[in-house]
Amino acid sequence: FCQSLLQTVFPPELRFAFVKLFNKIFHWFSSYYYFDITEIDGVNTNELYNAVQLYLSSTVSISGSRLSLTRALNSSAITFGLSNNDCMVDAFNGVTVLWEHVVTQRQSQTFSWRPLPEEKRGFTLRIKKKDKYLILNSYLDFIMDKANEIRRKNQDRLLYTNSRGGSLDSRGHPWESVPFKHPSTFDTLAMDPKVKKEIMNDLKDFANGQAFYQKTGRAWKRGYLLYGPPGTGKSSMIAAMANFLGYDIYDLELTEVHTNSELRKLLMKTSSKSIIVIEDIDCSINLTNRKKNNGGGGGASARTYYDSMEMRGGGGGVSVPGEEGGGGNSITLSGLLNFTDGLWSCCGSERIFVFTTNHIEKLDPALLRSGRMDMHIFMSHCSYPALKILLKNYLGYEEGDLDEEIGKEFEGVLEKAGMTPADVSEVLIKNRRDKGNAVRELLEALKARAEKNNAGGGSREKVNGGHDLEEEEEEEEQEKRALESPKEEGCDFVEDSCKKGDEKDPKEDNEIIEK
Ligand SMILES: Nc1ncnc2c1ncn2[C@@H]1O[C@H](COP(=O)(O)OP(=O)(O)OP(=O)(O)O)[C@@H](O)[C@H]1O
Ligand SMILES: [Mg+2]
Repeated sequence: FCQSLLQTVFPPELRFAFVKLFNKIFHWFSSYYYFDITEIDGVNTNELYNAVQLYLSSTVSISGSRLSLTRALNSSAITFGLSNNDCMVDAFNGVTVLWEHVVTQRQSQTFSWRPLPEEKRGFTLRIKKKDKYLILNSYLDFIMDKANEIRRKNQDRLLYTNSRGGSLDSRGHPWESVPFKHPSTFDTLAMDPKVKKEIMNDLKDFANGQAFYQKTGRAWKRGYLLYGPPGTGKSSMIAAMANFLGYDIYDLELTEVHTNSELRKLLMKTSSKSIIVIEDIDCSINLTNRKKNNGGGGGASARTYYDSMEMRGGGGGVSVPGEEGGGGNSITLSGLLNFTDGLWSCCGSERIFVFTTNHIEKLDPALLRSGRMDMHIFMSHCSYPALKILLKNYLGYEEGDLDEEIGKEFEGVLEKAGMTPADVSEVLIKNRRDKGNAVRELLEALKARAEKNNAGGGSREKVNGGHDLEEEEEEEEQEKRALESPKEEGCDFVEDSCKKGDEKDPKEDNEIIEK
């Protein structure tokens, strides 16, 4: 109405001046401040607009009767927000504010590099003048935090990879991401329930431990080392951890990282509330050159670790030229340890490092020292408690459903068979339409495997603990080396200090060692 009145009463050249004056007078007498948060700021998307939208969607005191419902791409939840030109009241620290969602038609398409939407959308925040200094900054910070939290809850996890090597995307990010849809959870994970519970509690304590880490002066991070034979659920465990905590996963491909400083950059670009994973750490980089340095002697590894620190020039993180010749991979163990442990590892917070390996005995002791990897978790061959979980998940067997006799048979044969949960689930999937048959077939398969292990005596697989025979290890090692790009002789600091004699006792079941 005001606009049409203005149009009829004033000539166009006076109209603008009058509106300006009117606004000035209005604001002079008004007891409120108004803040406009537009959807698009110039040509950039305004992050605050999206945050406010999400934040308001979580607030229940909606005064308007019409809400707009949205479901973002890859999101698993529906959010609601203010409809066009609707208002709502919110309170923060005892101060009441009013939000209005303002939608107007864009007058004419001005020139821009990318097409702008037809509508101009924005939120207007109204705060009493006397309250402005009380809350404005803290309120906006609160909204940003809350929005991030909601986004994380609504959206499926993200899985990041650095498979592109050192190259950056258009926004300068070294990580590529895809929605992380792995369905593995702690419920579906077959392992000793006691150990499982312990890990879950540990994760929960970690996630809720901000005050504790602050109080004790520790960086808010935790390291887990998962070890065990292939197919025992190490990767599934990582997915379960991410799903349990709602964290994103950064799957770090060490072979794609060329220098320590590149590794540091990758770390700096990870967000908090994330799990940083290095799979098969024993097959990565320098550790594969270990065999060539056999003469070094057992006690040398610690020294060589510090040697490598010196080589780096006191924390510069620059790889030594010519170290690996030909511009190959020149990450050093110290670079990796700095990554998990050093000052840079706390450039974000609430982060979990997970390393996996099939051969813990091949790892450098520097990696295993206390305080580095807080928990060592052994993923074992399928035990009876683990089998019960698989039977429940795949066939719907509840506790007590399984015939007692058959249960005992399973218990007797499982240990000797040394089958992995992956092997067991394979048999169960194949026969999942016929429960009885599935159990029978599994029992037969287990018996056959146990017999084979018995008859073989020195067969390729040892039953307990999953340590393969040396030839197999050697073979595997060769294979892994072949997969790597051909390299010159590498850093000499990583020694085969874990001699065969030092091998850990093979354990029968999942085991946890807290450091
Ligand atoms: N403990 C387990 N509980 C449930 N499923 C399992 C378990 N272990 C293995 N599986 C099944 O076997 C498959 C392979 O497991 P997974 O990839 O987690 O093994 P892994 O230990 O990471 O093996 P690798 O050392 O070869 O990487 C998974 O798809 C999963 O369904
Ligand atoms: Mg794996």
